[in-house]
Amino acid sequence: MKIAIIGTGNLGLSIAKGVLHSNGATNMYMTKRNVESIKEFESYGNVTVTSDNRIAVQNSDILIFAVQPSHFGQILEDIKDLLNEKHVVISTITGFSIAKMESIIGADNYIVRSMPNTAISVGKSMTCICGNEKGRKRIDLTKAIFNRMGHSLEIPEEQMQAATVICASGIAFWMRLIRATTQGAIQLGFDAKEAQELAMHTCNGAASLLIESGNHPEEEIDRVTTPMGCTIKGLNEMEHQGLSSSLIRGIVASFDKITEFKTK
Ligand SMILES: NC(=O)C1=CN([C@@H]2O[C@H](COP(=O)(O)OP(=O)(O)OC[C@H]3O[C@@H](n4cnc5c(N)ncnc54)[C@H](OP(=O)(O)O)[C@@H]3O)[C@@H](O)[C@H]2O)C=CC1
Ligand SMILES: O=C(O)[C@@H]1CCC=N1
Repeated sequence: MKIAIIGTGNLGLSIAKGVLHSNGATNMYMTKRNVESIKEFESYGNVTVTSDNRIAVQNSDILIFAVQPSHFGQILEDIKDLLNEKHVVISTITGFSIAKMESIIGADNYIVRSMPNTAISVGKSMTCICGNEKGRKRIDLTKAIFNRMGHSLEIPEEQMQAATVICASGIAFWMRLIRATTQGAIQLGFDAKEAQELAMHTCNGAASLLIESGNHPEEEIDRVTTPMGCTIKGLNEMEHQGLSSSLIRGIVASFDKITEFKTK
């Protein structure tokens, strides 16, 4: 598998690390305009770092674009003449539709949109994917690539905006919840390092419980909330303070922000 990461920034670097940790590529190109910050990756024998997207495209089959939305159109223009039957064009670009991509490079390309998150660097991404008519013939290949770095789900393109919020921005939402729990633990007497250790492993346990059991969260909550106990006291106080409502409102606000920059 010859992979190019076009735009090796926050997400692109996480994907590159995930590819390396999962041995997902025989050869990988990593590009950005200023390559200084990723030069170290050339120490991996099968990695080439370059600022030249065209060279990366010519020498790769799987093209994963992870640039900012405002840069993507021009980058596609710059490389479109190089695209051929061997290429799968995978975009992680928020709010950049398949139709918009087709208007630049044409519909006769294998186009896939993928929405991973930064946990991909440790093989734990939740990645949502969709494709154009030709791209749907490469969905299984795309799932195989991202399943080496976590879990993937094919969804209709109409749901990609919501998937961005839940799965990609979602990493930041869950990190804030872990941080808040950590701050609670510090208030109760743990030092910061231990407090975070308690918070993140408990979070990992809760998620693993649901993934392994297939149970509903409230089913698991009922197993913890002893009648008249401390858990239900805390849980109800959090809801009196608007915990669930504030999370839902934040998720919707995040979704609306994408709508805002999509229409620009
Ligand atoms: N961060 C996340 O968790 C997620 C991000 N996304 C999406 O991924 C995309 C990237 O986001 P993020 O990683 O946060 O942004 P960053 O700004 O961190 O990364 C974008 C990278 O693109 C590079 N770049 C800019 N222009 C070019 C160019 N012409 N050729 C090659 N590389 C270029 C920049 O480096 P330089 O300036 O050196 O060129 C930069 O490192 C966005 O569209 C975002 O919506 C999707 C899911 C999750
Ligand atoms: O915040 C953003 O716009 C990008 C998309 C999801 C995560 N980062």
